[in-house]
This record gives sequence, C-alpha cells and structure tokens, in this order.
Amino acid sequence: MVIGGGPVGENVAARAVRGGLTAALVEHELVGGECSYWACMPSKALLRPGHALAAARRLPGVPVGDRLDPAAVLARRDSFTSHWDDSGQVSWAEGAGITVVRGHGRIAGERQVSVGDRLLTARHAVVVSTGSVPFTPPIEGIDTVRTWSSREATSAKSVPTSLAVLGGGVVGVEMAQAWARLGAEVTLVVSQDRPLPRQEPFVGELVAQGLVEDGVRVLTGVSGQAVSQVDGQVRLALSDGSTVSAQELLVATGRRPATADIGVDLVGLNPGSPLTCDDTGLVEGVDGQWLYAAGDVNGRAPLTHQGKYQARAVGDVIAARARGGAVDTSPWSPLVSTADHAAVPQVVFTDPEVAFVGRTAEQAAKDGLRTRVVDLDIAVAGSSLHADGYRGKARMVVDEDRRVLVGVTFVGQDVAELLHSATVAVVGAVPVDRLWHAVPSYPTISEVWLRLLEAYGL
Ligand SMILES: Cc1cc2nc3c(=O)[nH]c(=O)nc-3n(C[C@H](O)[C@H](O)[C@H](O)COP(=O)(O)OP(=O)(O)OC[C@H]3O[C@@H](n4cnc5c(N)ncnc54)[C@H](O)[C@@H]3O)c2cc1C
Ligand SMILES: NC(=O)c1ccc[n+]([C@@H]2O[C@H](COP(=O)([O-])OP(=O)(O)OC[C@H]3O[C@@H](n4cnc5c(N)ncnc54)[C@H](O)[C@@H]3O)[C@@H](O)[C@H]2O)c1
Repeated sequence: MVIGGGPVGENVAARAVRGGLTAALVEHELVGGECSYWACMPSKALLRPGHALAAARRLPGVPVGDRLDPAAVLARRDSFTSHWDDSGQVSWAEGAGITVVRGHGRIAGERQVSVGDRLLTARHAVVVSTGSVPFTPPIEGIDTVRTWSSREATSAKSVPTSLAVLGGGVVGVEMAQAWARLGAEVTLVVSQDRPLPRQEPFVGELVAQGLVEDGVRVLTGVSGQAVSQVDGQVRLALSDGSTVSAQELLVATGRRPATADIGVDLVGLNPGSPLTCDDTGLVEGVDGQWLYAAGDVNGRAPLTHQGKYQARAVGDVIAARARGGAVDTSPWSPLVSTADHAAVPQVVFTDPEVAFVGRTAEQAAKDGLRTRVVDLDIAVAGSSLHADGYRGKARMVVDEDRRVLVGVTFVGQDVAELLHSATVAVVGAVPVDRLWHAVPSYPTISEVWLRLLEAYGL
C-alpha cells in the first residue's frame, strides 16, 4: 500500500506489481504529484522557450524575433501539465495493474492505512511517498498577504508586471529567469552572498550574472523582515532597511517533508520531520519491516529522478522480502539506494545551465577526503561552435587516494546533457587513468573532459 501518488509513489507501486505483488496507491489530490503539475514539468516548460530564443540570438544568421509570445508559452506549459487533469496518469496506473484509491491516507496501525472511513490493510508493507510542502519562514505579515508559492509560480495564467522572489535556491533562480524572460520585472532576494550557495562558488556567480543580463535585480546578503500589502502591491521590507514592491511575491525558501498529518505519531515518529530510512527504504525506529519511505518525504535527495531510483529499490525489495529467502542489501545491489549518499546528480535549468554530481570541493574536504580540484573555463572547439561568446566553467574533484572522481560541476549553456557522463564516472569509480581512454568526440562540448584530464596532469 502506497500513500502518495507522485512520481515516486507511482514507481514504487509499479515495481511491486512487476515483482508479483498487488499494489494500491492512495492519492488525495492529483495522481502524478507535485512534479507533474506544479514543479519539474511546468517550470521547465516555462524556461525552455526563453533558452531557445537566447541560444538563437547567440548565432548570427538565425532569424529571431525580439521577445517571446507569453500566451503561446503558457499554452504549451498547460499542455505539459495535461491542464492539471490526471486522467492520463490514472489510466497509466490502472494499466500497470495498480489500484488507485482517492483520498487522504493516514497510518492507522501496523500495515494499516485509513482513507476517510475506510481501513485498508496491506499484506506486506506500507510505503510513504507523500512528498514535501513549501516552507514559509516566520516573517512578520507573511500570513496576512497573498503570496506565490512554487505552485502559483508554475501555474500562473498571465505574466505579472513585476515579481519579487524571496530565496536564491533552485526554485528562486529558475522562476526568476523564467518570468523575467516572459516580460516581468523581477527582483531576486538572496540571503547569502550568491544564489545557489550550497554549490561550488562559481555556480552562483555565473547564474547571478546570467540573471542580471536578463534584467533581474539580484540583491544579495539581505533577508526578508516584513511583508505587507500597499496600494495593491506586495511590499517586502529587507534587513538592510530597503524595500521591494511588486505585483507578486514568490516565497521560495525551501521545502519540508510532508509528514504533518499522516499518522506517523501512531508509530512513535515525529510529525513534520523527515522519515529517516535505511538504504532499502525501511523507516528507522519502526519494528517489523513493514513501513518504508521514498522520495522527498525521507529527506535524502529531494529530486524526482533520485526519488524514482529509491522507488525502484523499495518496490523491488518489498517484493523480494515477500518472496522470502536471502535478500542482497549490500551497497550497490539493485535493492538499495547507495547513490543517495555521494553520487546525486542535479541540473538547474537556468541559462547558463548548472549540472553537478557528487560532492563539492568543500563537502569532499569535510568528508575527510584528500582531494585535488581541477578548474577550467569551458572553451573548446565544441563550445565555441555551439554559441558565439560561449561562457562556462567546469570543476572536477578527484579523490587522490583512489584516483577517482568524487564530484563534477559544469556551468554553461546546454551542459545538462554532459552530466550523465560525470555521473557514470562518479558512480562507476572510474580511475582517471582509465577515463583518459574515454575519448570525447570532436567538436563537442564534451571535449572539456579531455582538457580537465590534461589539466590534472594526464
Ligand atoms: C518548482 C519546482 C521545480 C522542480 N523541478 C525539478 C526538476 O526539474 N527536476 C527534479 O528532479 N526535481 C525537481 N523538483 C523536485 C521534485 O518536484 C520533487 O523531488 C518530486 O516531486 C518528489 O516526488 P515525490 O513523489 O516524492 O513527491 P510529490 O511529487 O510531492 O508527490 C507526493 C504526492 O503525495 C500526495 N499526498 C501527500 N500526502 C498524502 C496523503 N496523506 N494521502 C494521499 N496522498 C498524499 C500528494 O498529493 C502528491 O501527489 C522541483 C520542485 C519544485 C517545487
Ligand atoms: N532543477 C531542479 O532539480 C529543481 C528545481 C526546483 C526545485 N528543486 C528542488 O525543490 C526543492 C525546493 O527548492 P527551493 O529552491 O525552494 O529550496 P532550496 O532549499 O534549494 O533553496 C531555498 C533557499 O532559500 C533561502 N532562504 C531560506 N530562508 C530564507 C529567508 N528567510 N530569506 C531569504 N532566503 C531564505 C535558503 O538559504 C536557500 O538558499 C529543493 O530540494 C530543490 O532541489 C529542484
């Protein structure tokens, strides 16, 4: 029995069915979850046309208009969310042999879930994949005015004349750029010295530069102190005494696991906290091997692809444990999510794009690794052909004791598709001396791999 029919819950259920079990998927809103309707899909649909226009402008000879057509962009976005109708996903689930149960699921006891006045009992396991909810910081007045969360920012029906964005994380930078390119006057408020502060320092610097070039006002080192409504605008008072006023205020200050109202207290866990689990997804602190968690709700790596990876392991391990006999849960077996610890890839879909996997140099040092860091501008034949004035940077973090990569970061136009090569190198612990023999094709942006290895000394 799976509580939460987002991308993660769907995948847990599908794998369990594939493993020979029956599966019920309890969903209280739309099957497909946040990702399909208010997160990954609509946000990328809003960003992509602006990137295509910017890319075309960097190539003399390509006829381009001077601005996007917002109505067409929003209409295409709507088609990617299936107009917020989940019948296609419900049909997919039913076709995969999953029983969809509409309603709010709560843990009601060992292997039991209540949905309204129905009590459902699972034969083998209950999996919680309820995702996450936006975190609103305790700023004076924030509850008294209408603000945007990522939901409004991804589903808005028209372009606001002006938008203030509080928070320089991934949602903040992506939505600031999307709406700026669609014509809004955007101010991004970042509490640290740069956006995306958890990434390599050059990431935030280059992304901020890209935003400024798009006309975004990027304010760093300031936080929100108070919010009020003045003359039909939202006014945000900042820690340096200044104010920002805009038609809309997007609060993009992070998310928290959705565990507040799902009955976890009944099994001795803390509502509102992540459901900490082992690498097979078993929730820690609950006996009997019946309660699992996957996706945003476990706080391990709040990304769709990583949650779906956990889902495949959880669905498979539940089926394997149901069959009985020995179950291999050693690191890197198909039944565990080993990559969550130090090999998580992520793309930030801004222009310049950001793509990284594994540890930053700072994280590797904190983890006690003896590392060498190689930094390069992305300036190869492939990049110069790709766009006039191509601007990008790459960093590779090498564990010197094992001579393998433990982290790679790329920033630049269209680097997303480079990322999987880095992920394969990190997950596969490919020695740099062998990586040398993975020859990048000429002339592609991948040539940066050769330059990185040369700069390392090969
Ligand atoms: C604006 C934005 C953009 C993003 N872009 C990307 C991206 O480009 N790439 C990426 O990898 N990640 C992205 N993410 C993160 C991604 O959306 C999440 O990691 C992903 O949705 C997690 O999937 P999930 O199934 O764990 O949770 P969710 O997608 O949140 O699904 C949880 C489901 O559970 C349901 N539910 C919750 N509680 C109950 C209950 N008690 N009973 C029944 N149903 C319940 C919810 O209605 C929901 O359908 C983005 C996030 C945001 C906010
Ligand atoms: N492309 C992608 O993969 C993608 C896109 C969007 C979101 N996501 C995921 O969704 C989740 C949520 O994203 P998010 O950007 O909301 O969270 P986040 O945690 O990435 O960023 C939140 C930012 O807000 C800042 N902040 C917190 N309180 C603040 C305050 N009072 N004033 C100013 N700044 C404040 C934090 O310092 C942080 O930098 C993340 O896990 C993210 O990885 C992924």
